[in-house]
Amino acid sequence: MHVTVVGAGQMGSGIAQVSAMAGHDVVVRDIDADRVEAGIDGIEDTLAEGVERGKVSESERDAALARIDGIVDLDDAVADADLVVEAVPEDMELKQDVFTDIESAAPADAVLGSNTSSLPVTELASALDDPSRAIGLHFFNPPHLMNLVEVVVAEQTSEDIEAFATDYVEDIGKEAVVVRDTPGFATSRLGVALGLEAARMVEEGVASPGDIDAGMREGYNHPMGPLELTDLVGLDVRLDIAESLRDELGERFKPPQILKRKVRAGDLGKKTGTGFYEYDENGDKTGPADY
Ligand SMILES: NC(=O)c1ccc[n+]([C@@H]2O[C@H](COP(=O)([O-])OP(=O)(O)OC[C@H]3O[C@@H](n4cnc5c(N)ncnc54)[C@H](O)[C@@H]3O)[C@@H](O)[C@H]2O)c1
Repeated sequence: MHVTVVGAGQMGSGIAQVSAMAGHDVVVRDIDADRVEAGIDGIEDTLAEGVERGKVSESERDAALARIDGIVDLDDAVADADLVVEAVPEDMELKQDVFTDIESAAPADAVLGSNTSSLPVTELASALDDPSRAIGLHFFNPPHLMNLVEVVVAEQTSEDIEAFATDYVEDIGKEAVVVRDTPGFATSRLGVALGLEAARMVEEGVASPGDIDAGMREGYNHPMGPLELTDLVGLDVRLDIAESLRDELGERFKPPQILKRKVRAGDLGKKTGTGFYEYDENGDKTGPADY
């Protein structure tokens, strides 16, 4: 199958890599040659690490790289595509423009996937002449390590396209969960709910962040506690999602004061060195932060 990925950033290059590793012919497209090259360089680096760690053989790496082509011209990039996945920045207007440009250049039966993590796929699809060919393919970061892809079914998505998308996800060795297009899909909605409640518990003095996280790790077998995860994702990112889920789904997603206060203070988690925990310059946790 021919897969074109539009947007060769963090996610797009990863989606290109996992598609090529599964044997598909892949084209990577971005707005200029430097960005296309940077995306392909990133794939080379990740595959080199895979070889070093013994996860990928040299011949698998070489075969995957040989299947990836970088093309800047959109018409050429999508000319043979069976599936186009857009992974451009999270902006509805931009994504709708990109989707309509792809629709007019790609074969009429090409499936149009979006890697949006939060925008309504139904609204994105509504820009198309044939919205039934659109579907959300929500990969997780980094795509080569994360097993899950949420297949987000828009109001207009046809059953054939849904079946095509789940087959593609399984074919690249990942687990598909099929989700109706609703705010936060399945994963963000549940993940954010847990993170917000954990933050409220810190605020109410129920337990320390360390004990709340240990409770979920040791008692529920979560690989990471909800506050550690909030620090990793970024408190600002979590606050934005909580506010948009509150608008859509109601007061149960009301962000706690502690989250707002920390974001206002610039304590955004691991990336700034302070969130619910403190981190050293290597990003290693050094202890709890003030709260
Ligand atoms: N980063 C994450 O953890 C993550 C996880 C899941 C989903 N997502 C979603 O994936 C999408 C991309 O995120 P990212 O983190 O890879 O962003 P990124 O900024 O790393 O990459 C975006 C790329 O799109 C390119 N681009 C912009 N306009 C373009 C156009 N018109 N045509 C082609 N390329 C264009 C940019 O040059 C850039 O290389 C977003 O919708 C985001 O919400 C991100």
